[in-house]
Amino acid sequence: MTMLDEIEFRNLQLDQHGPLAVLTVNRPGALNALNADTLNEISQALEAVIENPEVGALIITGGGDRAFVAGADISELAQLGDVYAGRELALAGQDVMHSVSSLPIPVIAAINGFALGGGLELALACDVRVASPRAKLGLPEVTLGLIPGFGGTQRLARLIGAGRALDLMLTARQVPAEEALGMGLVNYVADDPLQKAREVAEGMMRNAPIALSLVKEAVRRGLDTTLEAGLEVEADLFGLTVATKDFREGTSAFLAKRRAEFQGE
Ligand SMILES: C/C=C/C(=O)SCCNC(=O)CCNC(=O)[C@H](O)C(C)(C)COP(=O)(O)OP(=O)(O)OC[C@H]1O[C@@H](n2cnc3c(N)ncnc32)[C@H](O)[C@@H]1OP(=O)(O)O
Repeated sequence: MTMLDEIEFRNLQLDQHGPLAVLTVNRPGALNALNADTLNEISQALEAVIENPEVGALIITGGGDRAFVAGADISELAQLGDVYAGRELALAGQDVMHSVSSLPIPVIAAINGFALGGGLELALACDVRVASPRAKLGLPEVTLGLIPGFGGTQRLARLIGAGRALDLMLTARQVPAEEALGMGLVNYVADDPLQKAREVAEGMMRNAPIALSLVKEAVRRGLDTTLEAGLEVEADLFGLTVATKDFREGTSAFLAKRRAEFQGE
């Protein structure tokens, strides 16, 4: 099995610290903007993470000290020539964000600065967001004559409600971290967002891995359907957890007043 640190990327760094993987989008000269190469590399990195059974959580962050990701690369966007090229670019970006959101392990965004446009869309595809106090978040695409295209119109409205999402998208304003916390756009504000993300990931990884992945699946599938159908999904996935060894271990450990040791089986 390849250690994640051994894979070479041009615009990313992928590190592994035991069960924790950290993906750093690393184009600080362009505030980590997502060009086509970087999107492709993120897909490759996610595949490597999925194929490594030792990895129990992923953190995504930005290189340098100014930005998480300042959006899709505007110099590449400016080259888009026709309707079809625009649609293809949006679909390609959406595909990457979908791969992030459907990873079977917890994914945490450590937002160390600007998270704008495609950068906020990347953070929205993560399960939990930790922001530095100086982070600025927004979807400013309308200032460029565009609309968000990597999932922002859909995921932002689902996360914070259509009214707040429309305010952010129509004004294009950059929301400071504390305000983002108040509207549920981020979960935590911390001076060292990477360190806080590590602590959150480590806490999550103490829980049963299959249950973590099924919680994600239940929420994701439930958001796309009616309450009735979502409850059915929940009952089915709850049923699956009862067939796991981790369920036996978790309940036995509770009753024996000891700490559970989950194997992910
Ligand atoms: C489907 C998805 C669509 C999208 O995501 S559309 C893009 C949405 N994002 C944006 O509109 C944000 C664009 N960036 C900015 O507005 C500004 O940057 C900031 C407010 C984030 C920071 O401003 P300041 O402190 O003055 O820095 P600076 O000189 O503008 O940026 C440093 C270097 O980074 C490059 N850069 C920043 N964002 C992008 C980007 N999104 N695409 C390509 N390059 C970017 C700049 O050009 C510059 O580079 P150089 O030093 O060579 O002049």
